[in-house]
Amino acid sequence: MYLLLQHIPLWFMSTKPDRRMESISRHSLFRDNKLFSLSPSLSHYHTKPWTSMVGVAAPPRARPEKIQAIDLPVVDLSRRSEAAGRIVAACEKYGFFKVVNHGVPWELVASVEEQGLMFFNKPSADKLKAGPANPYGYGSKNIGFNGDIGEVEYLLLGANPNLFDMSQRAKSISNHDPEKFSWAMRAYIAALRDVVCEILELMAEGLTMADGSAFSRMIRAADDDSVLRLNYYPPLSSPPIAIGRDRRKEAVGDSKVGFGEHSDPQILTVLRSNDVDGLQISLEDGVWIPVPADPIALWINAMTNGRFLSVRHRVLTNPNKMRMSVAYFAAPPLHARIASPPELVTPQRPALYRPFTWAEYKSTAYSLQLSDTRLNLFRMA
Ligand SMILES: C=C1C[C@]23C[C@@]1(O)CC[C@H]2[C@@]12CC[C@H](O)[C@@](C)(C(=O)O1)[C@H]2[C@@H]3C(=O)O
Ligand SMILES: O=C(O)CCC(=O)C(=O)O
Ligand SMILES: [Fe+2]
Repeated sequence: MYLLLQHIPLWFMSTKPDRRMESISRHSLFRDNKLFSLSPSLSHYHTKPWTSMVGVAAPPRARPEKIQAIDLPVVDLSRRSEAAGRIVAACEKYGFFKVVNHGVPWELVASVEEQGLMFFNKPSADKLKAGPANPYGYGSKNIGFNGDIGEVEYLLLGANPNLFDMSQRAKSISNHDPEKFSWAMRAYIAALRDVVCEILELMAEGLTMADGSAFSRMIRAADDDSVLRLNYYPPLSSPPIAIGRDRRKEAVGDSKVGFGEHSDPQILTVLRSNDVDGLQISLEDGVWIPVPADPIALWINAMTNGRFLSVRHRVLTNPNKMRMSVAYFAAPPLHARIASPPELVTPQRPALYRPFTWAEYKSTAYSLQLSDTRLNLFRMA
């Protein structure tokens, strides 16, 4: 299993400029670094077409795109003495890493996969009974509320049992055995929350923070706003269609874009998939790094006040095989105040972003498109 700890631009703001800010792409006039990503979270780009900003037509040229294979960092949670240092190093370099020996029982992982597949294999009319995703429920092709489209079906579920009634929701998801569905999801969420908190505590340790539970406490709060997402990418049923310059739905080689380029807004994302590739991260504009599928690992992506990178990612569909992923997005309570930890703010490295609440940041994220940047909107003058 891979833990994909995605970025939550919450806590650490660093003054280190994001490499991506230095390049101006066809689609983005500027990009900012993630505030707080610890791991391979996604970065934020400002992606309004430059034509809309300068009022002239862009020359019709293809977006240069390179695929580059690299060895991504691996953190072995059973080797505690080195885990904190490895997490910080991975977050500083990539904002993304793989976690092995995470302790989530395989039976639990298999049961979530089985329940997910049972749902996605149902006839379309049955699946629609679990929708729309507003914000929770079943969605197909439409991602979010602002016109993003991908070759993906998904289930969005609340991960806080105090705020989301999984048993009730399961009745519209599984006509076969709703109790089995809700048990599997609840148990998996509980296990992943423990992994997330362990990683956040190791991060705090690696950053030599005085309060080692400063991050994990937000996720353990009774009113945390975490989310579980099941994504299903069907194999290609028709040849990929390149849709002009509309990057919200485009074809790449023999694949279609399942989930377009974006960064996750939460503190940390933990991602596990079946053994079908498709996930890619971007560390540099136009360069995509494939993340090899590993069903027994977890991928993590997270963020901090600019000290750690926030990884942008996307998913391409596999022409022949279906991919299914399960992402746990660890988020604080809506009222939680997000600010740089004092340890990370110095005269040499002042806070880059003004403090904000998770509610404020989340509603900004949800008012934008998938690939839009958000963090610049919170930047100090
Ligand atoms: C286009 C969007 C979909 C998204 C909300 C947003 O406006 C921008 C962030 C997107 C994202 C990415 C990570 C998670 O999958 C997600 C649930 C989230 O919290 O932010 C999705 C949102 C979504 O699919 O509704
Ligand atoms: O399906 C995947 O592998 C990644 C999905 C993702 O990025 C997301 O749900 O935010
Ligand atoms: Fe994501």
